[in-house]
Amino acid sequence: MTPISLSIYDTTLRDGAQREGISFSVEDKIRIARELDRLGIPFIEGGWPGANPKDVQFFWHLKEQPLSQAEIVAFCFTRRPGKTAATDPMLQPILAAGTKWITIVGKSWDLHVTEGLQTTLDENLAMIQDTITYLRSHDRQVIYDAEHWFDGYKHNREYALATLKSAIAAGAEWITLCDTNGGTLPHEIEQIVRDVRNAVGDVKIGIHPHNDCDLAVANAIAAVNAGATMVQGTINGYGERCGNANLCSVIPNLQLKLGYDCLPAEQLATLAQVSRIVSEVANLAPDDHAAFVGLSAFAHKGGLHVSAVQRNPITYEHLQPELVGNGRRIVISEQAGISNILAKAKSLGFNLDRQDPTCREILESLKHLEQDGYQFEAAEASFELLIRQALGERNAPFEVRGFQVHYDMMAEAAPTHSYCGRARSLATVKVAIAGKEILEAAEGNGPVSALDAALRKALITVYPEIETFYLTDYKVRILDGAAGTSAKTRVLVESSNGVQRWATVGVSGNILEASYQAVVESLEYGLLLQQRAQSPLPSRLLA
Ligand SMILES: CC(=O)SCCNC(=O)CCNC(=O)[C@H](O)C(C)(C)COP(=O)(O)OP(=O)(O)OC[C@H]1O[C@@H](n2cnc3c(N)ncnc32)[C@H](O)[C@@H]1OP(=O)(O)O
Ligand SMILES: CC(=O)C(=O)O
Repeated sequence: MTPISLSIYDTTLRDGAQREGISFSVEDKIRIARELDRLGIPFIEGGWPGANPKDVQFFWHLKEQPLSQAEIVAFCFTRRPGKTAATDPMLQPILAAGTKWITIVGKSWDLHVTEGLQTTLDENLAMIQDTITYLRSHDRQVIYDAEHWFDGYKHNREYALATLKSAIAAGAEWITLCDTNGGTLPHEIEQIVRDVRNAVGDVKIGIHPHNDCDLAVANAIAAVNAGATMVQGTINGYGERCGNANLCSVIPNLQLKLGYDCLPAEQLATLAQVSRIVSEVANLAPDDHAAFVGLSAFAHKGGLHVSAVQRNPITYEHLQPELVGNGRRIVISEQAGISNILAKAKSLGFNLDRQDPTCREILESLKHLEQDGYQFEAAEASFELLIRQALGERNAPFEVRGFQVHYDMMAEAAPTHSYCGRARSLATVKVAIAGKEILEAAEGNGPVSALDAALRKALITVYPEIETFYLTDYKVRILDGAAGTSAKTRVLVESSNGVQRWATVGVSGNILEASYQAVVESLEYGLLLQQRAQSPLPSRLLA
């Protein structure tokens, strides 16, 4: 049987942009539109031309340089009460955007008509019909978004259906039922979509669920079960309030679990990448625990899980991660067993034998270090150095023979007569490279930056590649806050060389010492990556 095709409609650039904290530039919108186009999304709602200058520019740009396969859709509400569509200035930029498809949102709930629009129920029907008829007369294809459909239907079924019939009579090609307030439950969605299908006959139905009850994905699926063939949602579920239906979950559920056809399989295999790009462009931290596409979606931490997954992945995985562009990860922590160590070592290029006592030694030292406050889950570079140490494969490129840090804090008068601190730090380090000692000093805004600068200065003449290393994140966590200022501190440092990223960890009762450990390991690991790029295989070669 040929699978039923569903039309996926992405509204990341419109409803997604209504999420608090998101502000896309025109360039951001273009970048996301092109990613969605490559992903194979057939409808991309680009925004509301005329509502703001950015959206006008965005549509203008895409008119000049169109997408390769997706339809870009302009969004707008119905004409204002008491006007005609032809004379409502709001519709002119919509036509000027030059899209083949336009989505018009209109009122379904009588309360919104009388209280929100402050007009009559008949005038709202006329607004819907007139707006769509006008756009059709300009050769546009129309998707009608029935705002507050489910609430409207529950309050006044007859009127709600009359709004849909106006849209259909005017020539709307799709009727999208919106759960605008996100309060409807899946069994209600399913029932109401079936009712609508019976009431309006052979028109294509879409669903636009919001996530206020954390049910938007379930509601999208319920609507499809009842016959909807378009799903509107956003990448990562971004959207007004609690968001929209997350397409990164909707699509794999519909396609891989229920057998619908949403995207070509090769494009579905880029979904995780698109999710990460969109979060990057939105400047929001990716949700590592997101279903299907999150970094942890196929991460295995418990020793029992890892042991079983190594034997057969389906023991702890509901689907093959690669189908959605994700990958299996083995997490290293105190919850680990030998299987975690073997799997991790293998991914680093070391083929260890389960019976090798070194494996048990690595596991024991891991558990002791975690007991002391280290955490290797997010500091895989430090864990690799630990494995190398245990295997006698850690050839440290330098040795720190000592360091000192001076910290000066001077109060100075600010123009406002309040006082602000002016702090500078000076660090000196002594390192040895191949037996030769180097002494260097550097200043920094704080003690850690001074130490980092002094270390780099000492190493750079021998290892010029250090110039390309930079810190991308520096996180400090107090482990036993009750101990006050003597508390133990964990420092996590993330670094990059512009191509790769790595993370290292340090723990100490002294924040400077913890930072020192993490920074030194970070430099050592960066140099190791460089060396590996030149000669990729470790000396204990993979069999
Ligand atoms: C459910 C949804 O998410 S729909 C999309 C919502 N998205 C947005 O609102 C983001 C973009 N919006 C905007 O930039 C602005 O709100 C604009 C340009 C659309 C309108 O701005 P303004 O003219 O200043 O009006 P305002 O933002 O206060 O909106 C209320 C007006 O819209 C009217 N309105 C609301 N819904 C509709 C509708 N479906 N059809 C016609 N008019 C409507 C209201 O009656 C009110 O009109 P009035 O000012 O004549 O009383
Ligand atoms: C159209 C829309 O965004 C809504 O009703 O939620």
